[in-house]
Amino acid sequence: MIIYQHFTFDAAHFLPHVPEGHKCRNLHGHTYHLTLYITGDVLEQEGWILDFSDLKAIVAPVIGMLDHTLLNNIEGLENPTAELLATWIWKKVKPLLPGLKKIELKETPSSGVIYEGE
Ligand SMILES: Nc1nc2c(c(=O)[nH]1)N=C([C@H](O)[C@H](O)COP(=O)(O)OP(=O)(O)OP(=O)(O)O)CN2
Ligand SMILES: [Zn+2]
Repeated sequence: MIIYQHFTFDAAHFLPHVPEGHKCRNLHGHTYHLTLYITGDVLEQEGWILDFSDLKAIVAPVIGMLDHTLLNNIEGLENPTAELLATWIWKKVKPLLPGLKKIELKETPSSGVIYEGE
């Protein structure tokens, strides 16, 4: 079984490697929508895989590193595409949540990335 939790955070970024004149070279912001999927066994006593409250608390420090920041200033996010940001989030969260199975990161209502680790 898989449980999931949805998070949002707001951040600014620019993409330094897009061609001159590309709109994403300009500083701009997004409300990112992040969904984490966690797999595991349903614990017999509790009847759940992991308490959603615990899940939120575990992930909160990682969201806190991103929320209301300029992503380009964060180590490892100098080129903060959705793909590289999803990879960065995976590397931060996976050690905290070994059951992490998949993440979905939406940069706009119509664009995003799904990452299932390496
Ligand atoms: N594969 C990727 N393509 C793009 C990324 C990315 O991270 N991975 N990022 C961007 C920009 O961040 C841009 O802000 C988002 O682009 P876009 O979807 O075009 O956003 P808009 O809100 O401007 O979309 P419209 O439909 O044109 O309003 C670009 N590409
Ligand atoms: Zn953008």
